[in-house]
Order: sequence, then structure tokens, then C-alpha cells
Amino acid sequence: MLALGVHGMSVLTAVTAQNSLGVQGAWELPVEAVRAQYRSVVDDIGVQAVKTGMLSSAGLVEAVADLITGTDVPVVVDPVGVSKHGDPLLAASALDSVRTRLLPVATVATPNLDEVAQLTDVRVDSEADMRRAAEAILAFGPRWALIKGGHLPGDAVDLLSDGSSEHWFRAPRHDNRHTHGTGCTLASAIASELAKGHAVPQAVAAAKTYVTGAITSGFALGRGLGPVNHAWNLR
Ligand SMILES: Nc1ncnc2c1ncn2[C@@H]1O[C@H](COP(=O)(O)OP(=O)(O)O)[C@@H](O)[C@H]1O
Ligand SMILES: Cc1ncc(COP(=O)(O)OP(=O)(O)O)c(N)n1
Repeated sequence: MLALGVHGMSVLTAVTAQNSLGVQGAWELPVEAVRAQYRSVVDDIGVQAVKTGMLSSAGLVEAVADLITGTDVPVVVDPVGVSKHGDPLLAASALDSVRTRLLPVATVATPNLDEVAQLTDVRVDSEADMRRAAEAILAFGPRWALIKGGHLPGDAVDLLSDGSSEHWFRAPRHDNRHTHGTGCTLASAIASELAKGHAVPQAVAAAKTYVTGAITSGFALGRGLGPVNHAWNLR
């Protein structure tokens, strides 16, 4: 967010122990602590956009949905389900709350293909299937669905749709295994661009350029999948 010229503020929902090899542990914060953090940043400092990430349980999904329902700023919902290493970050019992409480308040929902499979009955094996995925996600109520095709072979292709218009974002697949945090980075970049007042297609275009640069210059920290390079555009 800083690299894109905005000031990011956090509301922690869970603490994870994780590194380039995987997620070794996760502990949820109490709902009260989440509510209090949200009130602290929103009531005093104010926000121009909201982005959600790991929410862990139905209780936290519903608490966050309650907090952001009715907000007049854009909301990016990254329906985080599973980490890059396959570690669960959302309980199966929380999926219905994501579908019925969180997605309806999203300006943009940004599922990857595993999250599409968790939330809908659509399986995406090709770019053509991404249209069906967008329709299935839009049926839950977000204004826009961004289906991330990072897990398909070939070019890194994402589809943005609001049901009546569609925008394809394509970048060459970069053969760099240091991709820890790609989805979170993309969603945060979209929220940053929306906070600056850009429309959704322009925000996603700028965010795609940013995440592609961050992946291209991702670096080898740790023994597994290192992080993307958030400062690539500042150096
Ligand atoms: N190897 C890669 N090269 C270029 N872009 C990629 C690569 N892997 C993922 N992307 C892009 O990174 C963004 C995040 O996608 P993805 O990795 O599918 O999300 P997630 O981290 O949620 O699984 C998307 O824009 C996707 O197209
Ligand atoms: C705390 C936390 N939230 C989300 C993720 C998943 O991040 P994402 O960018 O979707 O993919 P990874 O590359 O990070 O697996 C996470 N790992 N931890």
C-alpha cells in the first residue's frame, strides 16, 4: 500500500506462524478485539477503502461483515481459503457465511481458482471456464468478480466481470517460485487504487501491473517459496 502511495492500516483477525515453507500455526483473535481495532482506525483516522483477508472462522467472517455492511467506501473481499502451501486459513464451516454475508457487501471479490472451487460448483481448467466462475461468484452479490488465473498453466490471466462487461488482464507467467503473497498483494493493490478514487477496471489494471512487477523481482528468502518484492517500483 505504501509502495502505491497510500497509508495502510490493519485490523488483525488472526496471528499466524508462517514462513517460506508453510503455515506452522494459526490463532484467531477474539471478535471483540477485531471490532475494537476496526473502530479505532475508522472512527478517528477514517478510510477510503477496505480490504479483507484471512478471516479463519464463521464468527470472524460475520463480525467483519457486520462492521463493513453499509460502509460508503469500496470493499475488496479476498476470500482467503488456503495458503500457497495448502494450509487451511478458513474453516469449512465458514464458507456459507462468506457466501451469504461477506460477498454481498463486496465491491470486488478476488477468488483464486481453489477459492472458486470452495465457494461454487465451478471447476476452472481453462480460460473459458473463468467466465462461468465469474457468473457463479457474482450470483452471491459482489458488484465485480476478479477471477485470478494464477494457478492455470500458461500466461497469468485474470478475468474481471460485473456481469455486463468483462476485462481480461494478461501477463507473461514469470518462472519465479518466490510467489508467497501474490493474492494478498493484488487485493491490497486494488484497494489502494480504489482509495485513490480510480474506477474498478482501472484499479485492477494498475494492481495487475504492480503485482506482476513484484512477482518478477520476488526474492529467495528462506528455504521454500520466498516473498514477492513489494518495493520493486521504489528502487
Ligand atoms: N508465476 C506468475 N507470473 C506472473 N503472474 C502470476 C504468477 N502467479 C500468479 N500470478 C498473478 O498473481 C496474481 C495472484 O494470483 P494467484 O497466485 O492465483 O492468487 P493467490 O495467491 O490468491 O493464489 C494474479 O494476478 C495472477 O495472475
Ligand atoms: C495471514 C495470511 N493471509 C493470507 C494468506 C494467503 O495469501 P495469498 O497471497 O493468497 O497466497 P500465499 O501465496 O500467501 O499462500 C496467507 N498465507 N497468510
